[in-house]
Amino acid sequence: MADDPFQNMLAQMDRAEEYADVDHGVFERLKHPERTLKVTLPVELESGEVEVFEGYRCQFDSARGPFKGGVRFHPSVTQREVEALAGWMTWKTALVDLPYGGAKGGVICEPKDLTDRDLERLTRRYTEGIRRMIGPEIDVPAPDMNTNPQTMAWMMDTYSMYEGYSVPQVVTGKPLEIGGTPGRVEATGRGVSLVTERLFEYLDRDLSDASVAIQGFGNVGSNAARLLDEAGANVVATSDVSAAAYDPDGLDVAALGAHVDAGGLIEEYVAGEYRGNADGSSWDDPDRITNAELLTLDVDVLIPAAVEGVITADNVDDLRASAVVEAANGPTTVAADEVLTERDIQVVPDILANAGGVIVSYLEWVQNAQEFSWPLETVNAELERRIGSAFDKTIDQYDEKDLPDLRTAAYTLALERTAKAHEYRGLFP
Ligand SMILES: NC(=O)c1ccc[n+]([C@@H]2O[C@H](COP(=O)([O-])OP(=O)(O)OC[C@H]3O[C@@H](n4cnc5c(N)ncnc54)[C@H](O)[C@@H]3O)[C@@H](O)[C@H]2O)c1
Repeated sequence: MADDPFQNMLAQMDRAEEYADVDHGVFERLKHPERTLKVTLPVELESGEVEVFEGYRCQFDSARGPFKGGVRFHPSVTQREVEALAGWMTWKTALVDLPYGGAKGGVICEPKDLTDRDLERLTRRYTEGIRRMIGPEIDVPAPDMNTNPQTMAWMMDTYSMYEGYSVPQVVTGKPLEIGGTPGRVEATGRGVSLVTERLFEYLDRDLSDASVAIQGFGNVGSNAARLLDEAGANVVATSDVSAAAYDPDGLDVAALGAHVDAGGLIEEYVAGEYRGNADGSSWDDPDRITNAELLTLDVDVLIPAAVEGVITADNVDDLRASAVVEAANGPTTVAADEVLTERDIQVVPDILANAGGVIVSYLEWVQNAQEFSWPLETVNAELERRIGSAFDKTIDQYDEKDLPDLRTAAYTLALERTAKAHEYRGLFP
C-alpha cells in the first residue's frame, strides 16, 4: 500500500461493497474524487534561492456537506496519496456523522530543510494557489503531518487578506488567540485513547495494566500515550523516526514527553543523555529497539501512529499484539488486513480510531460560525459523546450483520450514509 494508497482505499471499499446496502452505480461514483487541483509554488527561500514546489488539494466528495481535510507537508506526498487521504476523510466524516464531505491537501517538501520564514512563504503561496476552491462553506483545511496551528494561522491570514476581513472559520486547528478551540491539539490522541478504552470494554478486558506499544511519538502518538497512561494502561514502547524505546515495566511517558517537547529525539533519550525527570525523581531506563521490532512486540495493543503502510504482508505474521488501534491513516495494507482478520486480531480502523481530530475541528468551526467559544470540558464531553456513539454503531453493525471485521463494519456504515445523500440529491443535471 505504501506504493499506491489509492488502490488500498479502493480495495477497502470493495471489501465492504458485498455487505453495504448501496446501489452499484452510486458505489462506482464514490470511487472517483470530484476534483484535484495541482499547484506550482515558486518560493524565494531565506537563502536567496528560488525553489519550485508542487502542491495538491483534492476534494473527494461533498454530498454530505462542505469538504473537510488536513494539509500535509512531506517529501513523499503524491497526488495519489492526497486523493486516497481525501477519500478516507469522506468515509471518516460520514462514519462519525459530521455534516461534511472529505478533502485533503499536500505539498511535496522536506520541512526540516526549511526555515520558519521559508515555511511561512510556502504556506502563503500554497494558500493563494488553492484559495479559489476553499472557504468556510466550501472546503475547510486543517493540520496534518508537519503542519500545525501556526501553519493554520498563516493560511487563515492569507485567505482573510484577499477577502478583506477576518475569516477564522476557513481553517480549523488554529491557535486559541485567533479562533481555535481548546482541546483541538490533543483531540486525535484523546479519541485514540477513548476508542481503546471502549474496545477493552467490548472485549470484556481490563485496560489497567494492559501493555501498549505506540509507533510514532508526534502529536497523535504522544497525546495517546499520555492519556492511555493516565487511564491506567502500561505504555511499554514508543518511537520516532530515529529509534524506538522499550521497557517492559512501562516507560516514563511524562519524562519522554518533556524530552521530545524540548526538541529531543528518542535515539538520544535511549542513549541516556537526557532521560529521567528534570528534578531527578525518576530515571527511565528503556532499551533501544527498531521501529520494525516495536511492531512485533508481544503487547495487548499496538497503535501505529506515524505513517502509512507499516503493517504489511511481510511482517503481519510476526505481529503478536492482540488488538491494533489505527491512529495513523492507512497503516495496514489490504493483504495484511486479511491476515489480521484470519488471525482474529481486532483492528479499530483508522476512520474511527483517529476521528477525534476532525470531530473537534467540527466543534471549532461551529464555534467560529456562532462567534462563541466553549470551555474545554464542553469540547471534551462532545468529543467523547460523538466518538463513543460512532464506536457503538460500528460494533452494532459488526455484530448484527456478522461482518468479518470492524473495518468492514465502519466502511459499510460510511458508504451507506454517503450513498443515501447522493440518492436524495440525485444526479445533476
Ligand atoms: N494530527 C492529527 O490531528 C491527525 C488526525 C488524524 C490522523 N492523523 C494521522 O496520524 C499520523 C501521525 O500524525 P501526527 O499529526 O502525529 O504527525 P507528527 O508529524 O506530529 O508525528 C509523526 C511521528 O511519527 C514519526 N515518524 C515519521 N516517519 C516515521 C517512520 N518512517 N517510522 C517511524 N516513525 C516515523 C515522527 O518522528 C513523529 O514521532 C499520520 O498518519 C496522520 O495522517 C493525524
